[in-house]
Amino acid sequence: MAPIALDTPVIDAHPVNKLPKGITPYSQTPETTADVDWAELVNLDLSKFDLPGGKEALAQQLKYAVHNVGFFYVSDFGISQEEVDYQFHLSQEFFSLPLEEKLKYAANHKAASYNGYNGPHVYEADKTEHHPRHNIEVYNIPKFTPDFPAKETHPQLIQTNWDTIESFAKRVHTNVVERLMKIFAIVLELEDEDYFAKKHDYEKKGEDHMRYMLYHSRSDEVNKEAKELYSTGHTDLGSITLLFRQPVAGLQILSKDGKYKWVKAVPGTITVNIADTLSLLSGHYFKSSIHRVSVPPPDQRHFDRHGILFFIRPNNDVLVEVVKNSPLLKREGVYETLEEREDPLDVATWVHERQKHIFASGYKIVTPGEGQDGDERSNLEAVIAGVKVKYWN
Ligand SMILES: O=C(O)CCC(=O)C(=O)O
Ligand SMILES: [Fe+2]
Repeated sequence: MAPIALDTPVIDAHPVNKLPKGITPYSQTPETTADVDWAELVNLDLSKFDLPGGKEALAQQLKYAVHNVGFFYVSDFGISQEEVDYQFHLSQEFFSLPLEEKLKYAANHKAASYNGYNGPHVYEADKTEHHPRHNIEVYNIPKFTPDFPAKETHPQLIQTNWDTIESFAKRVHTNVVERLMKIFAIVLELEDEDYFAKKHDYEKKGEDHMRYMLYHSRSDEVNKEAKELYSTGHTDLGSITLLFRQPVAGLQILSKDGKYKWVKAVPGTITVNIADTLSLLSGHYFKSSIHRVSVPPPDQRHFDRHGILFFIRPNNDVLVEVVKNSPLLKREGVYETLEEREDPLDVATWVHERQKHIFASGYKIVTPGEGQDGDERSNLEAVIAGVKVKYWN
């Protein structure tokens, strides 16, 4: 057993409310006191979902945000803060492993795979330019299904805590992803409330992943050189992204007036954003929001910034095609604006091609271009598998 795992206790599967005593608790950083422009986002209380009329009320509440904003919060999703903090603890432990140990689990970028460890040295080994502004480390864990490499292929720390991570990831799927998928179908007034949920069947093969993510604090000099950004403006490629957050501010959303607003990490919530594939399935009615990560405000920029993220995608065999027979999309005239694709595109191909493009243009994407905040990076526009993709400052 690797030394790091010795002080990381094994905990039971389904550990609701019985996490082990004596673990180093994950300590939250203090909130920023900086006067930043926060975005106002709706919060869906998911405990209302099963009440009579509950999911319909939630759909009503979400209607404006899915079309106009693309970001919202969910709360009361049946996973305790203690469990979330334990995931932050594991993330912290993982990134403190020696670099040689982490590199043993490096993602296979050549196969356009993003599962496993990603960090500056992985890109360097990949012969992509390495630069001190690159301060992000990531460990991506795919779905806990037989389609993906078994527990034994992960570092000892992850193996030791496998059941807990699996239980956490699966409950995020059942309690949050499945409910949101039903709410999206209700928003579109679909006859089949399970239309999107069926396309996100946990047991079927799909490229969803859970991510431990760490942004290392950087020097003022490097921050300046990177135009005060940790990542540039982009949309995510999947269906939705779920972000369990700590209070180190950084995430920003491009609002309609062309200015970025900060997205607060509200205690007890998950921040959710809609991504490209769900937008495509809705004929662009659902907004894939443009967002980026800024260097934190002055009182927080010396902290490392951790996140636990879930990148949700439809199953690999799902076709990237617009949902038919939505009364809402009909009323809104969405069907009239659509251009028919000649060849069908499945999610597996779309995700693979898009991921390949991201690896191939890596440093161009993360390096701010000329122009104002929120300007389109026209030199980075691409058509991937017949779909237009863009990046922003
Ligand atoms: O770290 C964050 O707050 C957002 C990360 C993000 O946008 C991404 O990884 O796609
Ligand atoms: Fe993102």
